[in-house]
Amino acid sequence: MRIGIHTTGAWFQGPHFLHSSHLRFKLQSSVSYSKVIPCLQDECKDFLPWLRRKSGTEISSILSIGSSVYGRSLFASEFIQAGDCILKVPFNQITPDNVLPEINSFLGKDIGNTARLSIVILVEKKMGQDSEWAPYINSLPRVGEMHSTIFWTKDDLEMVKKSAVYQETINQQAQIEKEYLSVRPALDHFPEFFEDITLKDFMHAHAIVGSRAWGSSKGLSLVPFADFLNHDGVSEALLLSDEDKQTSEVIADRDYAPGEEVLIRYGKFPNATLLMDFGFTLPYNIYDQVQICVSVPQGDPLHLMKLELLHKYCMPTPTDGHGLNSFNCSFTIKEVRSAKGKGRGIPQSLRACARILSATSIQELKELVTEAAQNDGRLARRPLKNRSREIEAHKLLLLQVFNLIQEYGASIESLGPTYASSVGVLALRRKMALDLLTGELRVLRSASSWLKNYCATLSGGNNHA
Ligand SMILES: C[S@@+](CC[C@H](N)C(=O)[O-])C[C@H]1O[C@@H](n2cnc3c(N)ncnc32)[C@H](O)[C@@H]1O
Repeated sequence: MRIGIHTTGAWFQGPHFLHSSHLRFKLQSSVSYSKVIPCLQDECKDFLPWLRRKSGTEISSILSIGSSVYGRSLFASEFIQAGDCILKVPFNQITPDNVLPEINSFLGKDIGNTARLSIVILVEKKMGQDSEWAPYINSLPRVGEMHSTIFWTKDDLEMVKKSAVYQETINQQAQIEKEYLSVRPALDHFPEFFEDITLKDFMHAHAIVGSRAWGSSKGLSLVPFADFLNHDGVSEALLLSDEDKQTSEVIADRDYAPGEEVLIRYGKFPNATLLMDFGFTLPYNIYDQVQICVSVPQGDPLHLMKLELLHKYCMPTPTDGHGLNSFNCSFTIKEVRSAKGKGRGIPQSLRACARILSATSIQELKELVTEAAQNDGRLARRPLKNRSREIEAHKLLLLQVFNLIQEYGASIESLGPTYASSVGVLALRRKMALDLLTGELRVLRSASSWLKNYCATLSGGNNHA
């Protein structure tokens, strides 16, 4: 997995950095400097020596554990130059294979890696100070500190009802509950570990895996220390995992002064993913995206023929599970960077779908089938020869986007009066809901501008890409 590095400079701003009891924790470096690394937890100073002993391999780092506005974080503990390896840790540290063999023998083969790793966390937690991973397990966030949408109340979720996050969270909650019910009989054999474990505990462990584990040769791995790095979506620096050497490395993409916070990029994630999997959002996320649902209206005189064609030729897998009698597909659109450019961000498959949906005669649909056969076999991927029909198809999309823009606008507005005076957790979640909705609205507006420009260009008689 590759992730990037960046700094926010938050180190110089956050109020807790002025705390007098901050520890300075410097690793493998003889360079001295005057800044104090803001570490609020006493155990920080023992963490890396412990991890080195525990893993039996060298862990090299010129990063120090501290605290930032994002929680625990890593900071440059000496001058760093772009290209320096700033962290090298053994990977595959805590994996699904760590499930105790006696527990494993009761788990079905269909139990996935996330559930297995969650069970490992629950056991280690239960063991308390006897756990060989205690310093790490104790550092993991507690239930009230996690804000992934699976922990949101029904009222909280209402704030993001317009976004796909709403339904996906409900599906995710149901999925975790299903997993819990399928592992519960196995857990019941080990009351010493799981007697008082509830769905809520399982969900918590599940969320820890979702927000901290990396994909690895073992399926998933928790990599203590590397997982203290926070995320910056625009960072280009990467973390590389070397399967041969069994190490994960972070390479700096720029220079750092001592004390600067080092951020990496977890992935090119939209706020929807950051919110559901990690429990945070970015105020401006270049990877934001929106789901657009498309269906064939029941009243359409060509309903059946369109359904047949859509099922036969096109589109992502239908999302409604109602078989051939309906077509209900979800398409992901991304921000279209330029209203006059190529329109990258609006999938060709969605535009093809719009061409089929807007057809008004059997003849038109037959011509599309013939054209597909004469070309690459894909239906309606080329602009319709009849310009006004091509414009109509895109106006259909434009109307849908326009309606969504109105609905998002109303949702955002409703977050004002209803939630403006909220404090604590609700205020935080409201802010995240706003980040999510405004990002998705921005994507919709960009799509709208592009579609308008496309239609205007065609109306003006110019050829458009
Ligand atoms: C892999 S952990 C990073 C270390 C974490 N801060 C800690 O205290 O252990 C991922 C979690 O850090 C927090 N986080 C990471 N990047 C963030 C960001 N850019 N903004 C807000 N929170 C962030 C979120 O709580 C996320 O679930």
